[in-house]
Amino acid sequence: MTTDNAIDLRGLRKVYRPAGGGEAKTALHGLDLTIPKGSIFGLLGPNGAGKSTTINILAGLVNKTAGQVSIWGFDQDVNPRQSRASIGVVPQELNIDPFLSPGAALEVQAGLYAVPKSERRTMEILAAVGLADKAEAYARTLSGGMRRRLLIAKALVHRPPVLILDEPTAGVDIELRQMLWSYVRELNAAGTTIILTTHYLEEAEEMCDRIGIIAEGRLVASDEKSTLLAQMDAKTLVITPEGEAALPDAPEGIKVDRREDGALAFTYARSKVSAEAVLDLARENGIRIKDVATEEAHLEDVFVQLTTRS
Ligand SMILES: Nc1ncnc2c1ncn2[C@@H]1O[C@H](COP(=O)(O)OP(=O)(O)OP(=O)(O)O)[C@@H](O)[C@H]1O
Repeated sequence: MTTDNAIDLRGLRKVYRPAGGGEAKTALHGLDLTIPKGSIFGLLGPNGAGKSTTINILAGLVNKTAGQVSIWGFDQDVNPRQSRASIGVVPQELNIDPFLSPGAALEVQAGLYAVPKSERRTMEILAAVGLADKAEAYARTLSGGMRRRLLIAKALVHRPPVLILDEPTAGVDIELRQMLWSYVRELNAAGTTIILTTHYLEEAEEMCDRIGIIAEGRLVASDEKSTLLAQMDAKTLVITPEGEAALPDAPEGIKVDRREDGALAFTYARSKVSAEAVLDLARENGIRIKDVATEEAHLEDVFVQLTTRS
């Protein structure tokens, strides 16, 4: 089957039903999501939005309640083996087997994916993640950063065309982060589609070419980064005027509202309008500035905005 999408999710639903018969929890409400081949896709969302659920369904660790999951053109229900073989997942937790050296861990993983001995490339992968000299090391001697790299190596043994990294830089120092990202970029340049979840907007901004936002189990946005960031860079400059001030006619690109306390709120796109232009507008309209404050848009605000709009 050929398709331009690495991932295709249609009407994906997940309802968690506690074993004891407690209240059922709907984590995904019919999610539709496509991720084009070759992209570095950032899956963002507030806590509890459903990111882990989505990734765990892709990884085959959680069973969906309803919907279609297609990975690299393979329907998870029709071709479970091929769809699983098309994806590698780097989990959030730094769990590694304490009794296996990195080399042995990769061999075991290759065995799990039925990679024939002649096609294994344990040393090549270890070298790629900077662990060549640790191939025979005791697992317990590996630092946190080395463990993270070992987990990436494990996710790559079966050469999956899609690699998912779940919160890869949580608790990771800057140096490792840089190394991780440059390696992820290399993989992507060599053709691997990358999907990552992160809580850090700056990280998504730096790394991803496309971004999907999930809120409360629904996709509220999925677009090219540049398109989304244009919405995300709304900034508000709040001017408290000296005495009474009329609401000025705002030029295109600036929106003016009067707050309850009499302050004037100028909302604009930071990438297009300068704060200077906003202050000029106030002065031109004879507004004498008693106090001024700025309010940045947070990803959280964008979620709210997008959720209420949809
Ligand atoms: N095993 C489970 N049983 C019951 N409810 C669950 C289970 N796993 C997740 N949930 C619930 O499903 C919803 C989505 O959770 P999920 O972990 O997918 O969100 P998330 O976006 O990954 O959040 P975070 O950023 O905190 O990891 C949450 O309300 C969560 O409490």
